[in-house]
Amino acid sequence: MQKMMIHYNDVPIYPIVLSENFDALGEALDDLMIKDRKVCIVTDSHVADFYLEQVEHIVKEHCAAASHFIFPAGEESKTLTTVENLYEFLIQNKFERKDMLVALGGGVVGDLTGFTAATYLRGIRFIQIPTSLLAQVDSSIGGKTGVDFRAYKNMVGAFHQPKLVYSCAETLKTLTSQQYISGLGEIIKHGLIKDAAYYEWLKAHKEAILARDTQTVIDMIAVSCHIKKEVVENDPEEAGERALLNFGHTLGHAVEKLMNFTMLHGECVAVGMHAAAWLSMEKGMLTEAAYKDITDTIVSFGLPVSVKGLEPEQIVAVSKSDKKMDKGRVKFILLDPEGHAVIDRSIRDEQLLAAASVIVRNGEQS
Ligand SMILES: NC(=O)c1ccc[n+]([C@@H]2O[C@H](COP(=O)([O-])OP(=O)(O)OC[C@H]3O[C@@H](n4cnc5c(N)ncnc54)[C@H](O)[C@@H]3O)[C@@H](O)[C@H]2O)c1
Ligand SMILES: O=C(O)C(=O)C[C@@H](O)[C@H](O)[C@H](O)COP(=O)(O)O
Ligand SMILES: [Zn+2]
Repeated sequence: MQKMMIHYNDVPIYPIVLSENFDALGEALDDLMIKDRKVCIVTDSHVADFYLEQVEHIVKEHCAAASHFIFPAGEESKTLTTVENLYEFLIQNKFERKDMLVALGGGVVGDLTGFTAATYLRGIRFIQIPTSLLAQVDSSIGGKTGVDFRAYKNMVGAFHQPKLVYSCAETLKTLTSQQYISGLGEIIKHGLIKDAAYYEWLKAHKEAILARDTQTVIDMIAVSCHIKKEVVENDPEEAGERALLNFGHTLGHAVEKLMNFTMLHGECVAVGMHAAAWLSMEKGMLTEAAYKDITDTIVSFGLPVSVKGLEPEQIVAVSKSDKKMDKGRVKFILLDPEGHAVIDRSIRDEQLLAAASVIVRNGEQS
């Protein structure tokens, strides 16, 4: 078991526990003093089948009463409607301000549960038990919570920090290959934005990573959590540096929305990272060899670098309706060079369109 602590202004805020199983969950719950409190486990229809019984059994032994709320799996559920249904459940079951929510699942469960916790009764406690690779290395850490609103990704949300992040590596074994690989999109992002040596390590350990070798996966999760932890500690509410975690997301979020969530988040981030790497090369920050290495690496991990059936103009239009605009300009994250990301506010519309054109595939081209 490994444990790291998130600090804000040198004050310890919450632990991130990386464990192979759920054996230490009870002890971690005891630290939250919930013996006389109600807990609601929020999860989705897939994760419930695998882990709800086991987790609810543990939670029940460490609080006054445990209940659960299950919603249909998938990004389509990350809406205010699901949040309203959860509010209703909490009201019907008389949840009070000192009671607690548990987000058991992937990034969708974590974002939605965190947002409900941030707003129900003006804010109650919640913890994250991330079960997807993406959630264990990225979404469970840092307190970004929210839902999609109409045509806009993550448009409604709040910063609300969990009281605990408890990752159980064993849960990754039941992830589909596509979901596991989607998580690798954010992991490659971590290397590219902050740590060139980690990026090289990922390439060198590709076979073991894809085979989900337990120790390799645990080591990888620990490094990625560490990178995310450092960024969010320095800039909890994205006043500056935290925007670097948005590498690949400016166009990636637009693709995700335009593809109606038929592509996974990490896949769209991979496509967006391709566009951003190309733009970095165009701006002279990345060599052509480095750009090619990045696209080859993304592909070698089984992730896409392009999409079919979209027009570059659509991608640009949707990315400009994202919340990351700053005085009418897109806040774009570039590599200067690989392993070091920068924020660029000078990208012109024609450059954005050229970058979007690079990721649009026509005919048989891959
Ligand atoms: N808040 C943040 O900082 C942050 C960071 C990155 C991504 N996100 C958000 O996270 C979401 C993507 O997260 P995700 O990829 O985890 O998606 P997800 O929550 O939809 O989970 C992916 C799928 O895997 C299933 N699943 C999860 N754990 C499983 C397990 N152990 N075994 C079997 N099936 C399992 C889920 O039921 C779902 O069908 C997006 O909405 C994205 O915007 C948020
Ligand atoms: O934690 C962050 O900050 C991130 O940007 C992590 C991203 O991987 C994540 O997808 C996040 O939800 C995107 O944030 P958004 O503010 O662009 O919606
Ligand atoms: Zn992301």
